[in-house]
Amino acid sequence: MTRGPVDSSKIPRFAGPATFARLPRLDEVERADVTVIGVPFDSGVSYRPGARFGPAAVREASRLLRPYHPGLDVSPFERVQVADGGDIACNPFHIEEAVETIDAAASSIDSRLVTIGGDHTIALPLLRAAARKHGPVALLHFDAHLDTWDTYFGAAYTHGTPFRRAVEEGILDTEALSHVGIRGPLYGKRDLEEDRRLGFGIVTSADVMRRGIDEVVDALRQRIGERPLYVSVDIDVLDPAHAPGTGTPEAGGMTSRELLEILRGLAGCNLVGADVVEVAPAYDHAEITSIAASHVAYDLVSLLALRENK
Ligand SMILES: N=C(N)NCCCC(=O)O
Ligand SMILES: [Zn+2]
Ligand SMILES: [Zn+2]
Repeated sequence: MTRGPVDSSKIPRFAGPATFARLPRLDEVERADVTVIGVPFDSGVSYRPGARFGPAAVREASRLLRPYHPGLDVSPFERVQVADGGDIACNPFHIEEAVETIDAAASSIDSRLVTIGGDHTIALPLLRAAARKHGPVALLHFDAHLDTWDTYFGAAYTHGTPFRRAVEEGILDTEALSHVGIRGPLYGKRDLEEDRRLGFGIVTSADVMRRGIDEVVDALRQRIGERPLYVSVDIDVLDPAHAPGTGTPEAGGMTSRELLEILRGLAGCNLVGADVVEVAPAYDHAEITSIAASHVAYDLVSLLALRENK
């Protein structure tokens, strides 16, 4: 028996504290198969700050989620125990220390993790923790940005650099690295050359439109195979029309429908962990961005639940 969310037909969904999807807290269950955890950290941003308030906004927006996922034909919270692990409290004045704290906290939780950010810096320690458990992981990275730049103002750990650091640290399986949704101006052509040299393949935002969901999913799945897979979703992969509440918005992005359909196409992959990052509620309107992020997190939880042998 799992302990599921608060029943919204008995207690109004707008009442009570906002855990993710109104699920029990991790300390209210004996153990969890999947833990949703927040990382309110945004000291690695290059433009608009505010993603430190992302976890709280996504939890608020998740009150309307319901327990059955028709697209994947799964009731994730019945199939496995899902719980909300609260927030990882990390030092906002010291990025390196925060990275260590996130790594240690993620490593200490004995379940699969779906992490709500926070800026994209946090993907590095989360990947370290995933690789410690599973070995070098395949990476599927949804983002407008490459995030394989080297340094900003001499700083190595920022939201524009996590995936270069991860390749350097040997925690990624360089045979299976993909960016999806890339678009917008770069510093130079070299950005793309260096990204390719690190091992990444790119499906641009325009490719998604031109090639269509099914062809993109087929290509991604071929690259991933049965490898342990980590999925990192920067909410700015969505067009600013679908996700205005983010720190470095770029025109010409994917729709939330396209993103959710590609995620559903991953059913059966060996997903070991995932994050949704870069939700900055101060720039949001009518919870557009945090609602999209809560649905993305729900799909990631559902994919993890499907994969558990139950
Ligand atoms: N990871 C995000 N969202 N953005 C990276 C942008 C880095 C830059 O300002 O060049
Ligand atoms: Zn981005
Ligand atoms: Zn990013």
